[in-house]
Amino acid sequence: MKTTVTGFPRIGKNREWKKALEIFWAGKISEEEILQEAQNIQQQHFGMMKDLDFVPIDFALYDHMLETSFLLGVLPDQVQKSSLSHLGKYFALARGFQEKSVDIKAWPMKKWFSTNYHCVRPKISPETTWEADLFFLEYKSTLVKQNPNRRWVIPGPYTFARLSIIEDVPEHEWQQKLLQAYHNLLKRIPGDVQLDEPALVFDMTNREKELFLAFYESLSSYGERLFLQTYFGDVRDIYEELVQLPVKGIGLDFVEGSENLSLIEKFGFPPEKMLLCGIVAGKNVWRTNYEKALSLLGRIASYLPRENIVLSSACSLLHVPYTIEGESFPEEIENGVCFALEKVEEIRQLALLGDILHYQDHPIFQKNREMISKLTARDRDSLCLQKLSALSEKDFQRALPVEQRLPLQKEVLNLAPLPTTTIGSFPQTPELRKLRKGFQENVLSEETYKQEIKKMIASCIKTQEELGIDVLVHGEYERNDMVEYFASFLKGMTTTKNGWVQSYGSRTTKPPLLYGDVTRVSSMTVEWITYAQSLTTKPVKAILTGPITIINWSFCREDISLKEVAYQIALALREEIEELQQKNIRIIQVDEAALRERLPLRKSEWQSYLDIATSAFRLATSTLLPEIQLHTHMCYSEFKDIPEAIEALDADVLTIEASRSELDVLESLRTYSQKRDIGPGVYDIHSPRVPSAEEIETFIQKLLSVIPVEHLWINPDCGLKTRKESEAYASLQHMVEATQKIRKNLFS
Ligand SMILES: Nc1nc2c(c(=O)[nH]1)N[C@@H](CNc1ccc(C(=O)N[C@@H](CCC(=O)N[C@@H](CCC(=O)N[C@@H](CCC(=O)O)C(=O)O)C(=O)O)C(=O)O)cc1)CN2
Ligand code: MET
Ligand SMILES: [Zn+2]
Repeated sequence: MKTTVTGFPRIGKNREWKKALEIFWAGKISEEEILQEAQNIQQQHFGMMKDLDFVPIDFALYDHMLETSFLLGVLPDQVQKSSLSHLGKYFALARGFQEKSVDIKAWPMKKWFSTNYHCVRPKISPETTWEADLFFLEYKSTLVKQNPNRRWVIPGPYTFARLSIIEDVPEHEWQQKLLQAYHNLLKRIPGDVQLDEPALVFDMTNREKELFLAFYESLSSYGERLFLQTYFGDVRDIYEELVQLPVKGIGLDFVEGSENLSLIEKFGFPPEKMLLCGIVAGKNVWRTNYEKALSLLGRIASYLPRENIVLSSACSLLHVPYTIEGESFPEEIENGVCFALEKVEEIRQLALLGDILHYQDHPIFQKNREMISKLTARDRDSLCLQKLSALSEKDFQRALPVEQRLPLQKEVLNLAPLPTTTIGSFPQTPELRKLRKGFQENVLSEETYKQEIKKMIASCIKTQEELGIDVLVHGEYERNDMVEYFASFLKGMTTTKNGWVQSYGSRTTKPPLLYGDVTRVSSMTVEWITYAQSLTTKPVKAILTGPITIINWSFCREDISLKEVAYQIALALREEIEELQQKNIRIIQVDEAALRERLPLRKSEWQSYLDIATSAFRLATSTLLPEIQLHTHMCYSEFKDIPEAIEALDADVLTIEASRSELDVLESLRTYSQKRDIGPGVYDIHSPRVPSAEEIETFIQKLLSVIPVEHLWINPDCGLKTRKESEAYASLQHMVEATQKIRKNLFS
């Protein structure tokens, strides 16, 4: 059997691409140099995939949706006509651009299905030029020249349309133009092309099915070189039509796609087509169980000739780090972890075993069985299990309802109307990162490290007071990341040294591994937050990361239920929250940034997930006294379709991302804000662009047309950690100015 992977990481084994991008943006290297670096990285990737029969070319300078927009000509007139260079335009749409006469807002981002990767959302509008930017075709062609067994990877038209924002263009018009753009592009790309269509794993209506089929029937003249790739689930709504489409091959996910095997067994698979058979997980890092994988493969192989089966990863390996080389894991999971390079090796081994009749006797198979049996025989923490089984309904409910809590809180806090706050983190400067590195590498003593962090906290408090912000934060300087930091204190979780995964653009995280029963061993945030509160009479809000976010931004064990893991974390957080409460902290924020992200793609699975997610949140927070204010923060969250779940969190104040997305998000929060407080972000922190006070004022006015003034908070749309200090302070200053102006108009 032949081998490939669906996609590969892009950030560089040692984050070379991240670093190159950042020095390019700082103006320290030229366009030629950054493009040369792209080629170098791609060559390194070919080297890492050299043992595979076919390799994907899915590199993107910033994001694959954005890159495809340039290839298709889905570009706003303003940008295309600007005097910026090709790369200048590209990064302007990625990050925003502001200079004298040109002011380009970044396109919004959206979570790529249920992952922590953010893709750019292209905008299709009457201003779209539909003129492809061939520069990007050329740069990509230079990447692929040297490799004959490669296929280009781009999002297919159905998924592209589904993730785009389409404004004021009649349906038939954008559909026809988009299709024409794909025609033009496919004509220009030589050789095989993989069209990624993960949107097929959502529930599909008949109209959506028709649209999808019409797209592909129209592309039939390229069918000989097209692979239609799906992942993140199964294709139950479209399988029969899908496999009959005029394409060379189809990619299916057999890890998350629970129904894909039975679809093949029920409807067969056209034997003349290739099946890209995703059997090694791409979203998780646990070693593949060869016995299970090979038995699945055996069942598939009775439907089509072996030479048409290409073993692959279930989805792109973009979502896992490069390699476990140089890492050390706790004994329980030693030998149980595979990152991208190890997964490539797994795929090769499975292909080898898959071609042997008595694979059970092969040493590779036996070694795998041994490692898997060790991985599945993990010890349980009996105390933790006892606590879980002792839970009752009252553990999930605060003492008073929100209508009675908010007035009590307002009395204690005595805040101005339209209170201003931030989401938690302040800029993480190069000096701070150096400091942390010094501490980790034992160059700095714990005492010096803590002193330095406290200096930063003190200066952060002072800055916020000077800016006139009402509810302060300590700045999260002690945290490298909002999940990794907590993981480093929790038993049952472990962190990696170099396990970087791209989150968006040049931004990366090191997802921890959640492998055992989780318990709190010591307090995690109390020292920093109480120190910050000791410096000011204004309330300092304590910030913690919630259970679902800890889970979704980690590589989570799969041997126990989501509910059990979530409740374990909730209990650990609850201990922390109780301690903060005892130390007279008056506001506590539990971030559930990933609540929406983890929502299952199929609606039939929503309710049971949301019950778990919201119960875990309440379990963590229910012992708060009524007068202690509970905040939660979420980003990239389209709440329109899950209003009951947001309500079920029973938070007092909700701060959300809203500034890049349009006002329909707010409309959906009209009901929520009748009873609870809400702070829809008034500007976009993911862009270095500094919004003017007038711009923010206008946005707040819009908010006031939907949200009662007594329930509205004013804040940025997410944490400030990725911004430079100058950008963050200038924006906050404008935010406070705008608020003060509105207060004056309303109340004097
Ligand atoms: N896990 C997670 N997911 C999330 C978010 C989040 O905050 N966390 N936010 C949303 C948006 N995503 C984001 C993801 C990452 C970053 C981010 O800022 N990442 C940093 C890395 C953060 C980090 O862990 N930094 C470490 C390590 C820093 C480092 O690179 N150190 C240098 C040395 C330092 C130096 O000399 O400058 C090195 O090891 O080479 C630290 O600060 O300690 C980056 O890519 O630059 C921001 C937003 C959604 N998903
Ligand atoms: N408290 C966190 C911060 O301010 C929340 C971020 S959500 C991605 O960075
Ligand atoms: Zn956020």
